[in-house]
Amino acid sequence: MAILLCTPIPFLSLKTTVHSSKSTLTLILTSSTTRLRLPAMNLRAKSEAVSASASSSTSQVPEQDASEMERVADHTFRRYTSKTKRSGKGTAIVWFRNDLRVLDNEALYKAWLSSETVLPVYCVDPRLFATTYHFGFPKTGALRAQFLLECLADLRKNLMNKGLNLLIQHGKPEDILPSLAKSFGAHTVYAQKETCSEELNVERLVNKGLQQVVTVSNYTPKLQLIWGTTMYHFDDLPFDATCLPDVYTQFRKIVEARCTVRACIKLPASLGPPPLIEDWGCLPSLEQLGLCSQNVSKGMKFVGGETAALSRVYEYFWKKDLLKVYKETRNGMLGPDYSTKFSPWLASGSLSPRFIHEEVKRYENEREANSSTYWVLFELIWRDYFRFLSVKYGNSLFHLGGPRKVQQNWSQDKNLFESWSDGCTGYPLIDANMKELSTTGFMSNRGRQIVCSFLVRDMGIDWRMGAEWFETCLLDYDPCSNYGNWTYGSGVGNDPREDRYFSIPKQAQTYDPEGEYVAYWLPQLGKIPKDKRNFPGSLYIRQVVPLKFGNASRHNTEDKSFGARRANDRGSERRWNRR
Ligand SMILES: Cc1cc2nc3c(=O)[nH]c(=O)nc-3n(C[C@H](O)[C@H](O)[C@H](O)COP(=O)(O)OP(=O)(O)OC[C@H]3O[C@@H](n4cnc5c(N)ncnc54)[C@H](O)[C@@H]3O)c2cc1C
Ligand SMILES: Nc1ncnc2c1ncn2[C@@H]1O[C@H](COP(=O)(O)OP(=O)(O)OP(=O)(O)O)[C@@H](O)[C@H]1O
Repeated sequence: MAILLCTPIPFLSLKTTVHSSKSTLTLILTSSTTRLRLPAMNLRAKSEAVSASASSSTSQVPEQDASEMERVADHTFRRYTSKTKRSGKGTAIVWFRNDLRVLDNEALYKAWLSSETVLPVYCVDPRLFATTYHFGFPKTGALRAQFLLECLADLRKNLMNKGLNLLIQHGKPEDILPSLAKSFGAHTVYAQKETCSEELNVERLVNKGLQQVVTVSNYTPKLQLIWGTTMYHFDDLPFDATCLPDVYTQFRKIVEARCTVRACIKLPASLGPPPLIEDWGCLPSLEQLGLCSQNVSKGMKFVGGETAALSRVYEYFWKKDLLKVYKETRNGMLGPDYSTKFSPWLASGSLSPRFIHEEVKRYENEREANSSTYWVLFELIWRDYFRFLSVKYGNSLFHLGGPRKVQQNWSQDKNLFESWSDGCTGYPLIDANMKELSTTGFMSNRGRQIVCSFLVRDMGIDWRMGAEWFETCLLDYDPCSNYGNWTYGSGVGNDPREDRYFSIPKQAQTYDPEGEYVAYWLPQLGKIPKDKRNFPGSLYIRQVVPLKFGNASRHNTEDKSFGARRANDRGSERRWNRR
């Protein structure tokens, strides 16, 4: 038996301080759903419908209270329970990384199957709380750290419900796992495979550490890495990663035609017995991670953990019946319901993309199938694509010139950058989005594309500064999706046809015609006429740079391709913007 030491750190209280008015939300939701059924609804009505669900107070995502969430999760876990028998021997370790879930967790399943006892471990790695690579921002901001702690507390609870527990250890996995493997005589450490160099490096070090271990039964434990982040399994791709198509549509068409999404893995009701451990360790507080706690004062407050993730799927698909209108609403910016909001749970692995796939199929069978139900899968294929691209392009995804090694002069002007990151550029649409990001850890896909274009095209700032700022702030930060989208947005991505300038006047007119979004985040604009909110002139702060193509008075400016076109740049393909 190993006695594990732990600094006496209290568990974080997960009681949320968020107050959302349920009756208001339900009422609004009913009216929005009614509106959204109208087939020829114009964009303004759509944006009103979805933005109506955002009140000026904070909205918890998902909206359900804790007991409702528990009920949804229990019910879901029951549907995914199997009667499989295990036949393994000894102890196996599950090293949890970005797969903080029980449902459809293949590493956990394999560890259980191959052993008599499973030891689930999470290492609170200090490197995750250091700084970003080039510009020294916090590697994990307070909001994501809080979300992570909630995920871990919930994972522990769900493992305990299955007869196990979660050992929380503070330190580097390469120091902790070999020592645990030795103490427990584990034959294998199972973990989810990662693809970016920081994580690959840790995998290498863990592997090296394990190779130096000899257990009492004269056995050297192995590291078994299991693919688990994507909807389509890496091994099912009909091409080698090095031959991955450079154009998303080509990739999507091939996988849709030639691959099937694997079924979710089912686990037995009990995964016990757990190993004998006296102290399973405590979660750190934010202060112990070197961070100050940050309350979400406005906008969306996401609840971390698999229980909340399963509840959000239930809420968005089944309770609110929003899946069938997703494609019409997905370009919104205000409130929880214009899009799924699955990304924070997907990034932490509290939610399996294969589970979402199965729920979409179930919805299509039981309710209806239309372009909206398909479109959620279409977007998840983008997520897969960026993950697979990271295998193909390695570190070039993080380099200034990107996968195509584009040579371009970039500025690193600190003042300009800070006006962007603080939301003080003088452009309400930029400032509102940046304030939402720093207040909540979330920004819509529409907003992300606009602020990215503004930073790199209008300000000419090194795109990596923007990407690293997103790395700090986003609850859903994922290296592949983040750096993948930033390289696309800044024109250094692998697909040259995706180069696009986002005109702020045009975006504002299309996606925030009444200035509701900007007035929500910049309340001083609420006092001025709706049609002026995005173009307030002297009623708002000074613009720090002019727009590259057109200024605020040109409301109808068409989006322009950025800069001089390259010879191989086929400008008619404009998918990145459309999505
Ligand atoms: C500059 C920039 C940076 C981004 N950084 C991240 C990031 O770090 N992590 C992240 O998960 N997403 C990132 N995205 C993609 C996208 O903005 C978010 O996934 C989306 O806004 C999350 O909201 P949602 O879950 O409601 O999405 P929905 O519209 O409901 O889409 C469903 C799911 O599809 C996936 N998805 C949708 N769009 C994309 C996309 N463009 N790329 C990859 N996956 C997508 C997400 O997993 C999302 O949860 C970034 C986009 C841009 C333009
Ligand atoms: N998970 C991750 N999150 C953020 N950045 C990452 C992640 N994994 C890798 N990186 C980035 O990858 C880059 C690796 O840089 P490094 O200097 O180690 O190698 P390199 O010079 O790119 O190596 P090479 O030239 O051999 O590819 C860094 O910018 C690092 O931040």
